[in-house]
Amino acid sequence: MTEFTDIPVVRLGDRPDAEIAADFRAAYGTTGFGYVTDHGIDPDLVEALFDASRRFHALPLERKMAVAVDRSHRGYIPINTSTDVNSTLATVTRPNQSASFMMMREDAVADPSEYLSGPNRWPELEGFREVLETYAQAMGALGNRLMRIALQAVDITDTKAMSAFENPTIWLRLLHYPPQPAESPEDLYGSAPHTDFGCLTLLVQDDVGGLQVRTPAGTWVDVPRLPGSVVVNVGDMLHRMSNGRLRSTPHRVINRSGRERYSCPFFYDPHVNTVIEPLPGTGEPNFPPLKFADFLRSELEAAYDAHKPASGQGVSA
Ligand SMILES: O=C(O)CCC(=O)C(=O)O
Ligand SMILES: [Fe+2]
Repeated sequence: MTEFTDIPVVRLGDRPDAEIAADFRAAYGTTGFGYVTDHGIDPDLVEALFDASRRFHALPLERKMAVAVDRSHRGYIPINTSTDVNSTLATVTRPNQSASFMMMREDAVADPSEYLSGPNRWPELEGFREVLETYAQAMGALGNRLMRIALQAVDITDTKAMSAFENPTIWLRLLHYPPQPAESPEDLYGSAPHTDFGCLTLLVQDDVGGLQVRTPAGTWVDVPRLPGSVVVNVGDMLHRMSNGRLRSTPHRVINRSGRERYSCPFFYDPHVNTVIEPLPGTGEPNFPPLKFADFLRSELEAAYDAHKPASGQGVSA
């Protein structure tokens, strides 16, 4: 497999789609990670999002626990409550050293026929909900544009595939990584080595550093903040849909900077009832069909205390 040395940059702007798709193919067929620039997201909105995240994480624990994550995966996920035991990339025994707030699609009520549907769990924090909703709206539009480009990058012109994104699964996660002691065990991670399980991840991060991606040869390469850019990577479902042509690259976070680290990934995924399979036109299928909801359930139940079948922990009314 091709080795990579640098993290590529894909510029959007108003360039023709075909040109962008060619750059996308070059970046995501090899590295699977890239910086997307000229994407049109207002830098003040990104700043407001980080401000909202810092204000939320600074709240007393009981105010955060008042919106503890529920079975629909919305709310506060405290530190030491998720462990990537399904990881095939490392033997992971210690929980991730991060806390986060998770927002998903705002559904008025939970629909039992739709895994993970439900309303968000909003903290009492002035302006918080408005900023997150505005940001999620903007990133949803960017995710949709990038998804179309991704399909074009693997020569899929049939627009049917985009119907799975008419009512997408979106996740906006406000992550806080406390500094890890310099002498902490080697297998203690802010985020253990993993691949993302959906289609596209669009991440903004502060300048603390700590995100790394794994090259095909197995070395870890830093992905520092490139001001004004969004780090975009391909997840396991887009890897499958592209029949393996777009890469879902392992990554991890280790925060030994001595500083607090904040990052905000936005995950842009198909509707949970979508059957994921290599799209027509991508050749002899290398993957069997898989219902996204089934895959998500097994991933969440394995990794998160709040989703363990018998625990009932964090269940809201
Ligand atoms: O915090 C980061 O930079 C990466 C987070 C991440 O990989 C994830 O949430 O899937
Ligand atoms: Fe990730």
